[in-house]
Amino acid sequence: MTPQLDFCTVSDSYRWLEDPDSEETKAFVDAQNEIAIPYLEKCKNRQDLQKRLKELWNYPKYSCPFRRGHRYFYYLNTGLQNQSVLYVQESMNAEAEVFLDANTLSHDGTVSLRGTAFSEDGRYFAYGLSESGSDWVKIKFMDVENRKELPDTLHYVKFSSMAWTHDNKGLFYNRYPKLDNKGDGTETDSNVNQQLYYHRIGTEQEADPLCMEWPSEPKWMTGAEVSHCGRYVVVTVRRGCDPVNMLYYTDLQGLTDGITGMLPLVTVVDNFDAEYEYITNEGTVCTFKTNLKSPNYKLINIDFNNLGMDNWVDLIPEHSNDVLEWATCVNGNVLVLCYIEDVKNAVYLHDLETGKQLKKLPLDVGAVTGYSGKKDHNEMFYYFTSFLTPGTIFHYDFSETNPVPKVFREIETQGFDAHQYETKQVFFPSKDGTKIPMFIVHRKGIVLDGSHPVLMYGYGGFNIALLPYFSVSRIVFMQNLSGVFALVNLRGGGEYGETWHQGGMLGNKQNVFDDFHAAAEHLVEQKYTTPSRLTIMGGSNGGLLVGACANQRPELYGVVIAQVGVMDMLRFHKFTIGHAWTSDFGSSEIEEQFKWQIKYSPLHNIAVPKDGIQYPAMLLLSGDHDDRVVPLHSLKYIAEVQKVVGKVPKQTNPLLIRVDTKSGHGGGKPTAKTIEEMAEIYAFISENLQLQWHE
Ligand SMILES: O=C([C@@H]1CC(F)(F)CN1C(=O)CCN1C(=O)c2ccccc2C1=O)N1CCCC1
Repeated sequence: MTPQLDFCTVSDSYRWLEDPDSEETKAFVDAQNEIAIPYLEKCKNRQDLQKRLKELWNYPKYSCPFRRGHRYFYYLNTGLQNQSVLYVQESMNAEAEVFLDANTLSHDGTVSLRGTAFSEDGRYFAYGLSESGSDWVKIKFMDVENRKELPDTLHYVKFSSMAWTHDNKGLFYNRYPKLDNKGDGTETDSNVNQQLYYHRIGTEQEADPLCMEWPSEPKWMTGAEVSHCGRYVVVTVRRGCDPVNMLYYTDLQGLTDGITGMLPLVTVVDNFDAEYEYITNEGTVCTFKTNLKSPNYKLINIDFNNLGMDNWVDLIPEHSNDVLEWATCVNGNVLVLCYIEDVKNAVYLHDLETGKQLKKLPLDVGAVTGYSGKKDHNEMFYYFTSFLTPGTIFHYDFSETNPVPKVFREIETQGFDAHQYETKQVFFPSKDGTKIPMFIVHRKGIVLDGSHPVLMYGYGGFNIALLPYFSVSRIVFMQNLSGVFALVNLRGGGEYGETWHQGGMLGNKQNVFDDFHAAAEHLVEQKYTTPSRLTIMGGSNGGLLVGACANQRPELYGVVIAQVGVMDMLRFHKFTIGHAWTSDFGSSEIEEQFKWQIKYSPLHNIAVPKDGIQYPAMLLLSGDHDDRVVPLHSLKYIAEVQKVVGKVPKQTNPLLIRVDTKSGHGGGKPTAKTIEEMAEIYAFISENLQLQWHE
C-alpha cells in the first residue's frame, strides 16, 4: 500500500478535460475552436501570409541519396506535396522511379512514413505508417525487386527498433500489449510494458517469438540493433528520456535453432550510469559512443571476449569543450565524427583502428542534418543547412585519389535573397551569470531603435540542441513582416553536453526560464525590440517553456505561441509516454520533486498580474491525435487562464486555443496542415502586434 502522499491540496478544477471522449470535453473543444478559427481567419495579413508561405514553401526538398543493396534511393518533395516521395535508381545516373509515394495512402496526406529499414541484401523494405500524426505505427513490407506489398503487417507498434538479421529472414521490432482502447492516438492510456519481438517474413504477427520483456519494470524500453558484421544483436534498455541505458548482446552464432524466443543475453552493462550507443565492431571489439565520466561524450572500445571495465579502451577521448553529437563508420575503417562547437557542427574523419584524426571537413556556420553512408560503402553524403541556406548536399568519394567534399545538390528556394540578411551569434549572461548563446537573424542594415518585432524561440530540455536550420516561416517573418528571429540555446538542451542538460532539468528547471527571460531582456537592452513587440514561441517541452514564462513575467512578452505544450507538471506522467519524461521533470509522487514542479507548472501558476499589467496575447495549438503530449495539457491550461485572467477587465489581449483534427505532435504533418498552422500563428502575431505587410 503506497502511503497517501499529501504534500498540499492542489486544485484541479478542469480534471474533467482529461477525458477526450466525454461529451463535455468535445463541447469544450468545439466551443474554443468556434472562437479561435474565425478569429484567426480575420487576423491581419492572414491571406497574404497563406499566399506567401505557399509560394516560398514551393521548392524541391531532396534528402541525401542512400544506397541499399546495389540501388540508390532518395526522398523528394517537389514543393507542396503533403508527404515526400521515396524514389529509386538502379544506379547513380539511372532514371529515378517512384518507389513509395505516401501521398497515395490517404486523400489528405495524413498518413506518413515513420521508420524504415531495408534488409541487408536490399531485397525487402520494411516501413512504418503513422495515421494523423499519432506515435502508433503499422509496419508493412515490400519486395523491392517487384515493388509488391507483402501481406505481413505488424500492429501495436510504437517507439520501435527495426533491425533485420543478416540472413534477410526477418527483423526485430517493438510493440505494446493490445489494450481495449481505440489505439488510434486519441487515447491517453499510459504506454507501459513495451516488448521486443522478432518477425519472420511470410508469417503471421501472432507467431512472432517474444524476445524480451521486463514485466517487473513497466517503464523500461528495449532497443535492438544487429551489428555491422551480422553476428551480434546489440540490446539497449532505457528507463526514460535521459541519456543512459543498460547494454547487453546476443551472439546469433550461438542460436543453433535460430530466433525462437527470449534472447539469451550477455550482460555488458546492467546499470543506468551512462549511455552506450553502438557505432561499429571489428570482430569481438565493439566501438560505442558513451558519456561515461565524459559529459561531452567519447568513443570507447569494448572487447566482447573481455568485458570487464578495466579492459575498456578510449578510442576517441572526450573533448573539453565540444560535444560529440554523432559518430558512424564508413569506407571500412574511417570514423565520421560530428561535433557541436559553440552551437555549430564540425565534421572530422578519424582512423577506426588508431583513432587518429585524418581530416576536418570544410563547413560553413550551420548544421549537418542528414547523412548517408554505411561501413561497407566507399562514399558518403551529408546535408548541410543554416538559417539562410535551405540545404546543400555534399558527396565524398573515398575511392578518389585525394577525395574532397563535392556539392552534389544545392537546395534552392525562389524569391528569397539570402545576401540581404545576416546571422550573428551572441552570448548573454543569465540570472546566475551563466553565458547563454543566442542566434539573431535579420535583414542587413536594421537600426537598433527598439522598433522591431522579434520572434524568440527556445526549447530547453531533454538534451536536445537547437542548431541553425532553414525555416520558411521565419524567412517570411523577416522578409514580409520586417521581423527579427532569435534562437536561444537554453540550458536543459544538449548544446554543451550533459552538463548543459543537467543545468536545466529536475531541480534546475527554473534556470531554463531564467535563461529565456534574460534573453528577452538582452534583446530589449540591445534595442532590437520592446516587450510589447516580443513574441515567444515554443513547442512540446518548449510549450511548457513559454507557458511558464508567460506566468512568471507577463509584462516581458507581447505574444505567446505555445504548440503542443506540457502544462500540467503534476500529472504528465500518467498519460501515454509521459512517464519517460520524469528523467527531465521529476515526478509529483516524490515530495522533493513535487516541490520543484509546483513552483513552475504552467497550470498551477496562473494569477492576475499586479497593477495595470495583463497577460500577453496567447495562442495555444494542439491536435486531437497528439499522443506524445496529449491535448488535455493545453485544454486545462487555457481553461484556467480564461477563468482566472480572461474575465478581468484589463485583460484585453486574446487567450485562445486551436485544436486541429487528424493532427498529432508534429511528426509527419502534411504540408497543407503545416502551411495552415504557420499562417494562423503569424497572422495571430501580426494582429496582436499590428504588423505591416511588405511584399
Ligand atoms: O517527446 C518528448 C520527449 C523529448 C525527447 F526526449 F526528445 C523525445 N521524447 C519522447 O518522449 C520520446 C518518446 N520515445 C521514446 O521513448 C522512444 C524509444 C525508442 C524509440 C523512439 C522513442 C520515442 O519517440 N517530450 C514531449 C514533451 C516533453 C518531452
